[in-house]
Amino acid sequence: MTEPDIKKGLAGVVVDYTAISKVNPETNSLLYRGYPVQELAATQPFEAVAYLLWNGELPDAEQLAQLRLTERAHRAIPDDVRTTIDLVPLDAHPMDEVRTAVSLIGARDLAGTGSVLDASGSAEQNLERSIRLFAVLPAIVAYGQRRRRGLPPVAPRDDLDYAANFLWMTFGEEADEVVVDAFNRSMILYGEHSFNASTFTARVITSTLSDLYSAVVGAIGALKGPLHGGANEAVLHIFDEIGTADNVGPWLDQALAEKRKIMGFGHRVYKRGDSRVPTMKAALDTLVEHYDRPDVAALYDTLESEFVARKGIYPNLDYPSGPAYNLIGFDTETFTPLFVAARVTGWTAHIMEQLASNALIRPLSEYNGPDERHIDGYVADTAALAVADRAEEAAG
Ligand SMILES: CC(=O)SCCNC(=O)CCNC(=O)[C@H](O)C(C)(C)COP(=O)(O)OP(=O)(O)OC[C@H]1O[C@@H](n2cnc3c(N)ncnc32)[C@H](O)[C@@H]1OP(=O)(O)O
Ligand SMILES: O=C([O-])CC(=O)C(=O)O
Repeated sequence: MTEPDIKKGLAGVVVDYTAISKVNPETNSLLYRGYPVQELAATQPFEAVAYLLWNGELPDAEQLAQLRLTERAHRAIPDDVRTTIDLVPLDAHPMDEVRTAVSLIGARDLAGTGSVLDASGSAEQNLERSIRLFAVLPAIVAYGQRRRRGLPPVAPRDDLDYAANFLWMTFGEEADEVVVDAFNRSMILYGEHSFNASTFTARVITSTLSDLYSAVVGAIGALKGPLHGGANEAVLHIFDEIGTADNVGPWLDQALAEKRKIMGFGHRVYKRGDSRVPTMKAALDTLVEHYDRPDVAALYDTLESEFVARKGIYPNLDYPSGPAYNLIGFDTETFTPLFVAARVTGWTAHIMEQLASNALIRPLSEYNGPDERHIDGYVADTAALAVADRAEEAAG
């Protein structure tokens, strides 16, 4: 018997086409609908990039104004969603809170829409649902951080763009331009990354013709893990453990001796560095300067250079974004929910792409459990045996 060629973790397996983004490990580049992500981060508001991911083209002035109008109209958390968030224990992880909120939003939105046969919705409905989720997620994330700090919610501001309003709702004060700019860039860089684990999860769920909200809830669950989105939070835990740049050497010796994974390093696709890191590192540098925190830069640089020198494994996007979000003032547990707020654009673009050319995603497995065996005293069901015999006959 020939051994099946199993690709553990689907490593290296190409499972479908996508026109949404191109990750190129050869050139360390990332394109969203053809545009290099660095160019988008340097020139666009996140709303325009969301439009690009969903529609395939950047918006003109009128299209952007229209999207902003809709986004602003759906920024506030509905009262029953806020009440439900309040039921989530304060010491639960905020990813559980965000997942619960999206689940309720989905149930409300789909209530009365009919049987499961209608679940997947039309392209138009799914675009509207995507925009509404994109619009409300910042308020959910901001409210989560504030409620854990014992602070009242802050209402959204119609006169602020997405990034500035997100920071306003979180901190209750207008952020400086340099902070808004760094945050906007991080959202763009986190927006989309082809068939990563959470996006693939969303596509698997969508492929059964389930609904967009179920797919996003599943994707949130996949993103929470520390091997994926949870790593941005994990980077800060590592920074806290190490303390200062002087401790990096001994800390790393011990961590590697214990065979620990160093969070924020390594990537399934990029093996010579993540295309997004230089842009996010530049944004982190502006924050280091703005907040006058050279100690953060020293720790960052020392851990990076020591780990690369020892293992030849490079940082991924979570490495610079973790300390950047920390400097802005987000609590460590809020980092992965920020990733959700950004990646909902990519997830929903993929959900719509999957539906437009769907095939149920159902791979095969090779059984390696016990050989066939039987329950003592079981008397075979003759009807079932007859079916099995017929199947054997038909198979020749
Ligand atoms: C936005 C994102 O989601 S980016 C990813 C965020 N995740 C992280 O930062 C978590 C830390 N990184 C990792 O765990 C891995 O690099 C992954 C999961 C991201 C990619 O993993 P894979 O492609 O499956 O590679 P794999 O885990 O097999 O690593 C290959 C080798 O490099 C080692 N390695 C990879 N990353 C790390 C790391 N961060 N620290 C220590 N060793 C590492 C592995 O131990 C393995 O060594 P071995 O061959 O001696 O067993
Ligand atoms: O592509 C991946 O596997 C993980 C990643 O970097 C992302 O989702 O942004």
